[in-house]
Amino acid sequence: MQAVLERELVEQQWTQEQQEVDLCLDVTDLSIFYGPKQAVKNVSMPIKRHSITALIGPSGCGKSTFLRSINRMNDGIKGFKAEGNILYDDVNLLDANIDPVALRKEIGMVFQRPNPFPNSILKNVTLPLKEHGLKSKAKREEYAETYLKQVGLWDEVKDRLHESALSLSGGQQQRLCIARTLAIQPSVLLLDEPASALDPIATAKIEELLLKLKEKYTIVLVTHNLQQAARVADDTAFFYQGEIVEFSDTKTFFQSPKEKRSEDYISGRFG
Ligand SMILES: Nc1ncnc2c1ncn2[C@@H]1O[C@H](COP(=O)(O)OP(=O)(O)OP(=O)(O)O)[C@@H](O)[C@H]1O
Repeated sequence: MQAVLERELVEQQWTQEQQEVDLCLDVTDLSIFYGPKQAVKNVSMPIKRHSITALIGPSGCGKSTFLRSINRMNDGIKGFKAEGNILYDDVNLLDANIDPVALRKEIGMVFQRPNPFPNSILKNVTLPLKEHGLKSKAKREEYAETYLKQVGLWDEVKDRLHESALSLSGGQQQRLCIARTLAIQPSVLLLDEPASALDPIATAKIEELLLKLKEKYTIVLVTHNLQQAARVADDTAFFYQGEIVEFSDTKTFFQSPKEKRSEDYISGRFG
């Protein structure tokens, strides 16, 4: 009897703790298929608001597929099918009536290779503002300055705003792409290996930026760089063959993983 009561108490406390966590995205039972191939298998993941969640795991384990399903970037792929729930403010983002264009304003994405528009540095940030209905040019330029400052690029580019964005270094281009994404005022940022094409100094700047941005945004980050996950993420999810092997706070994951496969992956024994 005593044991039953104790177990009930523990369960109650656990439920209370779960309820107290402020979730931005609550993924439950997500399965994703490309035709007959199942790339993501019954994945559940609570993604906390104003936190960085890192998705790690060997190549082909489903990290990008999972990430891209959050803002419905995979929708156009032939044979693609997603089942389960991705709750965002109690709305299932997988519902057929969700408008993917409106969704992508709320949940922005930055890709592996910096891909600025072949326009001026300034226009890379003012164009999305214009597309989203900001009519005043002066206001657009004012906002552009704010976003360029947010990504720590303003001082580096303020005297060359009308030069081509392609004249910037890779790291600067990637921070410009982040500024461009911020300009559409999302709440969530999805980043698919944003620093994998950058040198260590540019990578450090991106990591510093992510730590600053999480005060305002919720960040989900795919990375192959385990040290990067350990440095910046609050929570870490380890994917393997479409499943989540382990999800926990980053410190616990790297210092005392519960699963043998996590331990092997962290210590470089596979993947
Ligand atoms: N467009 C597609 N059509 C068919 N299969 C796909 C498609 N994109 C991905 N896949 C398959 O889905 C599985 C998961 O791929 P995904 O790109 O999500 O893995 P990943 O963990 O992000 O890999 P990487 O680290 O190499 O980017 C893989 O087996 C891959 O071959």
